[in-house]
Amino acid sequence: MTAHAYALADGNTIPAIGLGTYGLNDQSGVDAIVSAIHDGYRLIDTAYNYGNEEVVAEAIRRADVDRSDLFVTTKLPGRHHGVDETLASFEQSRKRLDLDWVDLYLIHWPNPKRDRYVDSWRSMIKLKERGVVRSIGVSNFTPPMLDRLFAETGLMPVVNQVELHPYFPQAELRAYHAEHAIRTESWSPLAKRTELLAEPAIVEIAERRGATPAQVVLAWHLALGAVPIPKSADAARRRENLDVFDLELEAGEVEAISGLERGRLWGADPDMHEEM
Ligand SMILES: NC(=O)C1=CN([C@@H]2O[C@H](COP(=O)(O)OP(=O)(O)OC[C@H]3O[C@@H](n4cnc5c(N)ncnc54)[C@H](OP(=O)(O)O)[C@@H]3O)[C@@H](O)[C@H]2O)C=CC1
Ligand SMILES: O=C(O)C(=O)[C@@H](O)[C@H](O)C(=O)CO
Repeated sequence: MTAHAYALADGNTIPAIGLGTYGLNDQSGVDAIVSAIHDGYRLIDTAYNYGNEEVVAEAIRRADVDRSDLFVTTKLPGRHHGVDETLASFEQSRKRLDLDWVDLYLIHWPNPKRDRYVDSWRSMIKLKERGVVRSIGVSNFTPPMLDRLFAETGLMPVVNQVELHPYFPQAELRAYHAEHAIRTESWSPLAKRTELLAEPAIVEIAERRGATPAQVVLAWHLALGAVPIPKSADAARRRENLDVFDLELEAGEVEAISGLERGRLWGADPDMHEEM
């Protein structure tokens, strides 16, 4: 059986799969996240920019599970890059989340033209030292950006959350992560339910294994050692997405799925895309 959690380089533990929450808002969002937690999701992925940190907070209160059993991630928006701005932004996120600590805090996008992500990283190191953040990482960073963080601060992120799905398997970036003890987290792991789930290569494996196409794609992420964070507003699909640990793909199946590579879903090249 595939591991249900991984050790991070800083000694903390991250669940092997999580719940994406982009678009889970209002009361229906609260209900969805509560039911996800009751069904066994432990990693909840939000961001300042999703505008739903209070929705996540309400769901955590209502789910009534031990706080230390949950792994809550939020992210610093581009417009708050900078030493003081990062500390202030984090405090707003923490208050909205109504938490004593956040398990994983990520720089959402590097915004290289602004060039202030190293300042933010220094503040994130301070937040970790203060204990209000357990693990610090980044999202959408390239190897040269990661090298720079390490060269200027002496500390590597323990997670890089990046676009990753069978259309964009990111082999080179994952190899870099493996060399530097960075855990890969996969955003849009189902490629936002485009035609991916109807790809013959995936449907064929699903039929042979008695699984759904989404389960096959999520098992592929697990086989790569990446942490997928699928989002679903539907309870049955959320349960389906969590029920993947018994589906261990063979090397040939992993290879066939990786063979669907064709590129990014949209223009989210971190060297070019600036998101505030
Ligand atoms: N760091 C970053 O820059 C980014 C981070 N993210 C994070 O990643 C998360 C996931 O990415 P997201 O873009 O939402 O895309 P996903 O790849 O998770 O796809 C979500 C879509 O797939 C559908 N879906 C979910 N499960 C199934 C299933 N079992 N069968 C069929 N369809 C299914 C959902 O529909 P339905 O809801 O109707 O089930 C929804 O339309 C986000 O919510 C966010 O937390 C996303 C983008 C960028
Ligand atoms: O969802 C996120 O975390 C983002 O960073 C957004 O860029 C998101 O992918 C989006 O808005 C896509 O249109």
